[in-house]
Amino acid sequence: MVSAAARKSLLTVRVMDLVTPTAILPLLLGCVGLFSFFKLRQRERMKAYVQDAVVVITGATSGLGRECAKVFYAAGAKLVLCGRNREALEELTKELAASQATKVQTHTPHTVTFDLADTGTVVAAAAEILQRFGRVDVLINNAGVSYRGAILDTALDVDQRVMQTNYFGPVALTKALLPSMTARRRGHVVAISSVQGKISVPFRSAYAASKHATQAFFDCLRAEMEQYAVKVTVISPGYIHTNLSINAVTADGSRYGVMDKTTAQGRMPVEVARDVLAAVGKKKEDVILAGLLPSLAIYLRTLAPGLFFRLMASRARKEQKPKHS
Ligand SMILES: NC(=O)C1=CN([C@@H]2O[C@H](COP(=O)(O)OP(=O)(O)OC[C@H]3O[C@@H](n4cnc5c(N)ncnc54)[C@H](OP(=O)(O)O)[C@@H]3O)[C@@H](O)[C@H]2O)C=CC1
Ligand SMILES: CCCCCCCCCCCCCCCC(=O)OCC(=O)COP(=O)(O)O
Repeated sequence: MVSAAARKSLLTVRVMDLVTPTAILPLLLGCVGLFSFFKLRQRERMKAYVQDAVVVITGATSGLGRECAKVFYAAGAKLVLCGRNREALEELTKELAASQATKVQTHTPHTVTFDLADTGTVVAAAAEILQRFGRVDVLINNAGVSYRGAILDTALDVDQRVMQTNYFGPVALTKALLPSMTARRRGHVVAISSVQGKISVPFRSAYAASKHATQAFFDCLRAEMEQYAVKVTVISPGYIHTNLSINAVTADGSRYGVMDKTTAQGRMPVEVARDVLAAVGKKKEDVILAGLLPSLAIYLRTLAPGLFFRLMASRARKEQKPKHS
């Protein structure tokens, strides 16, 4: 004698036997199809966003900025390449023109030279860009300088120089271009910050301070620009294999001139540039492009600040320059 409950469960098993193999495959295929469709649509939208867009890149003469120039050029952007070194910008322009043709229509870049530490030249450069193109679709504030030194040894004018290049310069350029964006209710401002905009490590005071200020300013800007449909993206990379450490300023204002091991072992700038293009295309708000340890350090700073500070103090003791040991 089979009970009613047993009969019911037997029936359920038989029905499941029939339904499972026949329904799961189409369901799975449907999901994959839907996922592929959305991915494809997102890629098309990303392409359209950059194609023919006027994209201003600061610090295009070297490292990440140079690679950003290459990936945005290949994506069909109308580039405005900025830096202090005119020859380096012209050389890059030639290199881009000679690069292999992509499927999209490319445009000959325009170059503008100015020093971010000289606000007058920054404002003049913004006016020149607007006069020539009438608009800026994407501004990538990439240029920057790092620093190595102990606070006790560092002259105030070194702090001011780093702050001027990494913070006040980009702020001045952004402010000069912003009204043209709000008027069109269109535009995108990108700030290349650093993991050091989220955590501070010893002997990087001026650099970390400038990047924390960058994060704060552009976070405020994002909120204020929402009503004008102007997007703001802050990107915080970890170490990248560039000339950043070589070009860093030291406590007395001289050039550090050394390729640090951490920099040499950093990510390839072309990979980071591709991530920057993707972040812009996806209109991301805040992106951390770093490995596990720096990412964990960011969480540790928020969740267990005491422990983080002890770790940094121990690091400072170990790295202490002989002068103050
Ligand atoms: N490399 C790394 O490990 C990391 C870098 N970053 C950030 O990435 C950005 C790019 O740096 P990266 O490519 O690594 O370093 P590089 O030293 O290779 O490039 C720095 C660029 O900034 C420009 N620049 C520096 N000072 C000025 C100035 N006063 N006025 C105008 N342009 C200036 C330089 O142009 P020129 O000297 O020719 O005028 C150069 O093109 C920086 O903001 C940096 O903080 C963030 C995280 C990690
Ligand atoms: C739960 C376990 C957590 C373990 C956390 C341990 C803390 C380890 C400290 C890691 C510090 C990472 C610093 C990363 C710095 C960085 O990526 O900076 C990027 C730059 O901008 C590089 O500039 P620089 O001039 O300093 O070369």
